[in-house]
Amino acid sequence: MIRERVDTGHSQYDIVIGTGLLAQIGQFLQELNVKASSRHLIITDTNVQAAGHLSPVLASLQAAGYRAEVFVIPAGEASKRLELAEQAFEFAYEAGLDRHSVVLALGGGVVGDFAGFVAAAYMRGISFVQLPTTLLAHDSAVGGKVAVNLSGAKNIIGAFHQPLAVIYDIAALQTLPIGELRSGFAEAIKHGIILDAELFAWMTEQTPSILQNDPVAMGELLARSCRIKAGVVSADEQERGLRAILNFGHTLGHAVETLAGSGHFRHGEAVAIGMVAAAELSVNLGYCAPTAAAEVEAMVERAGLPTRIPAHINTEELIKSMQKDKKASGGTLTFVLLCRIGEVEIVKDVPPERVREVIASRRER
Ligand SMILES: NC(=O)c1ccc[n+]([C@@H]2O[C@H](COP(=O)([O-])OP(=O)(O)OC[C@H]3O[C@@H](n4cnc5c(N)ncnc54)[C@H](O)[C@@H]3O)[C@@H](O)[C@H]2O)c1
Ligand SMILES: O=C(O)C(=O)C[C@@H](O)[C@H](O)[C@H](O)COP(=O)(O)O
Ligand SMILES: [Zn+2]
Repeated sequence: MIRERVDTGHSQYDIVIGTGLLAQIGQFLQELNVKASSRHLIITDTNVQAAGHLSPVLASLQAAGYRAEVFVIPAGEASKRLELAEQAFEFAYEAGLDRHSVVLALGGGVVGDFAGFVAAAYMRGISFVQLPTTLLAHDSAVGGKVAVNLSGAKNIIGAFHQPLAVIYDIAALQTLPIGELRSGFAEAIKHGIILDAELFAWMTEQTPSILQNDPVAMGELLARSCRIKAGVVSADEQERGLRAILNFGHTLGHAVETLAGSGHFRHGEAVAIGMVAAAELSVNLGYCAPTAAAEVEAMVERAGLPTRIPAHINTEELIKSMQKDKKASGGTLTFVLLCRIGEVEIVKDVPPERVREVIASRRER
């Protein structure tokens, strides 16, 4: 079992990574002093339930004397919306959840963001525990960004609400489809690019083992990638400065994800396109050598992720969407640019013309 600590100053918690942990959730809750006298709520999605990951959690809670209700959301990004959150609030209230209740987010980033948002708002905030079941969720489960979407924009309605713990059962990843594995790999690649050239080199070598879902490679990948995320969040919980580097690839990535249309790109796929474009922009603006951008593109291709922007997405719509990004102010464009593998810089006021050039160059051929 591996433990990493997040310490933001006012919030401290552990990320526990191991095998078979979903069957031990009851004991973890006891260690966290979660009260058995209150009712608790598991939020999961239809695929995670069908893959068999809910049953061990329920059995473990029951064995430890906990009573939990289950709220199942449809799998997919479309579930990150306010109307569904309202249904979850009603469900929680009817089930009698109180301020000592805990929400258990069992699933990938969609469940984590949604359930965390429900926990952040219910009775002005109750505790929640992240039980990640995707590779991508090494990123989403750590750091307390919880949110739902507006129809045309990602994560606009949300909060910073740190979990009580992140309990990561590597065995749960065994049922993950390859496309989801690749998508999650994109965020790990991002962590290497922004802060850890050695991790990036290791991922380059280990790509086949990672894509074969080898538990040893996966354990190391999760531990190293979570350590990077935990370090950044501990230093700057509310994105006053440094934390924005975690958004590398997301300025264009979020715009592409939203404008491509529902279900077209997974989050990590859109981020992959965004990372390659941000690297090209960095070369054009003189921030890095062409070899560094070529390394980013080669890694993204090795992971089997997309690198190009589909023809049906309009350039001006992309620019408009990026001007309303959470990192932007006053309608200007902010990008996280590459200096070299392992080092990035947050750059404000990037001229839209230079971004249009890169969009044109990164179009699907
Ligand atoms: N809060 C953050 O800091 C943060 C960071 C990165 C991404 N995100 C968000 O995370 C979301 C993407 O997360 P994701 O890629 O995990 O998506 P997801 O939660 O939709 O999971 C991907 C798919 O895999 C299925 N699934 C999950 N676990 C499974 C398992 N073990 N076996 C089989 N199927 C399983 C899900 O039902 C879904 O169909 C996006 O909404 C993104 O914006 C948030
Ligand atoms: O934790 C962060 O900070 C991140 O930026 C991680 C991103 O991978 C993630 O997609 C996050 O949800 C994006 O945040 P947003 O504030 O741009 O919505
Ligand atoms: Zn992301």
